[in-house]
This record gives sequence, structure tokens and C-alpha cells, in this order.
Amino acid sequence: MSNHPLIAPSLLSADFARLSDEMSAVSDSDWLHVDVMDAHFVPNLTLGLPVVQSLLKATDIPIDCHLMIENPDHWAIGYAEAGAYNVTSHVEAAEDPVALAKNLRAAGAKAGLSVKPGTPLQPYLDVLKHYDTLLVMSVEPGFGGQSFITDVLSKVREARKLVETGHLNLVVEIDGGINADTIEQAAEAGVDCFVAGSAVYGAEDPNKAVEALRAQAGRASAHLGV
Ligand SMILES: O=C(CO)[C@@H](O)[C@H](O)COP(=O)(O)O
Repeated sequence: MSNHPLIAPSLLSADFARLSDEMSAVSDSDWLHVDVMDAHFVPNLTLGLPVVQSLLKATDIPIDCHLMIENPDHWAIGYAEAGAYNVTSHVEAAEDPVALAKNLRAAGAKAGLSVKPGTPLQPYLDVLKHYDTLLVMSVEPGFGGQSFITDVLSKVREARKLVETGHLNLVVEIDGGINADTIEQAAEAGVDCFVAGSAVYGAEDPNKAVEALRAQAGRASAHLGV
């Protein structure tokens, strides 16, 4: 849980030839979201552990790794050992998500679990008790710049209720299509952490975009102060 809105710019929308400058451009953000894609779990290919290790040396912002890869049971631990703050794997890809969470925590990272837009939460409620973050995908994973899928907010409301009633203790994160037009409905539904790619890196001043999104989320949210 968090008591203020967390904004996590997605580096997927940054200029990959200038990653260090692009991280500095969002120095006011709470987390930095790094999308790892393997061209198997999703059709796109981005970057892997060697690049994340370099990013970790070049920033103080907590790195939030979103692994859109097959076999996270094997690969995720490397990101935790490298020093990522939060390491998220997909429930659709993980073979033993409980063991995975335990391994990530033992390596010093927060453990995150992500669900695609069509994946329900209900079968994974016991598994989620072992997790620190739940990443609700509000687009099909793989690409930035897609439109927000409003239907996923029912899962956010479900997760928020479970957190408020003490059944889960995790940060509710949303990813995909978050911008000035969509962040308020996500905040109202109960999101704590908002990933935003094109809305931040497409802005003239990325840091100002981060501040504006944070303020908007804080105003719209019943559970987060500004
Ligand atoms: O994981 C993903 C896409 O798979 C996201 O992190 C995108 O990078 C978000 O980009 P926008 O939808 O905010 O442009």
C-alpha cells in the first residue's frame, strides 16, 4: 500500500539511444518502469539484464522491472539480485508463482505479479498473498501507445477491496494507456501506482507531466492523499 499516488514512467516510450538522459528527465518520479520483452511471451523485443544492470548504476530512482517473458521462474531472480526495487512477472507465464515470490523477496526485491486484461484475479487470490505488487495490465502487453481498456477497472476495484479488508497487502499498479484522460478513473477505482509511457515521454517536459499526473490521481482518489 502507499499513502500517495506513485507515478512510474515507462522507459519503453523513451529514446533508447539516450537512456541515461531519459531517466534524468523523470527525476521526480516515484518508480521507473522498465519493460523487459522476449519476443516469445509478447511479440516485441526490448532489453534484458545487462541493460538493467547499467540502468541501476545510472539512477537512484527505484527500478520497477516488468518481465514480459517466458520462464520468469528462472530469469526473474537475476533482476532482483542486480538491485531492482520491484520485479514483476506474469501469472500466465510463471510455473510456480509462490516459489518465485519467495525467491525474489529472499534476494531483496519486492515481488510483483501481473495479469493480462483477460486474466481474472479470482484463481490467484491465495498466490497474491505472497506478493507486494499487483500489476493490472490495461492494454495487451507488448507495445506502448495503446488505448486504455476500461473493463480492467473491475479487477482494480476487486483488489482494492481485498487490500482495504486486510485480505491482501500489496500495491495496486496499472499499466497501459494511462494519461490525463484515464488516470482519474483508475485512481477512483483504487490504483496506487500508475505506469505511464507516452503520456510522460511524449510531453514537452516529462517531469512536469509526472507531477501533473500525480496531482490528478491524488485529487481523484479516495484512498490516496495529494
Ligand atoms: O508494458 C507496457 C506495454 O506492454 C507498458 O509499460 C507501456 O510502455 C505503457 O505505455 P503507454 O500505454 O503508457 O504509452
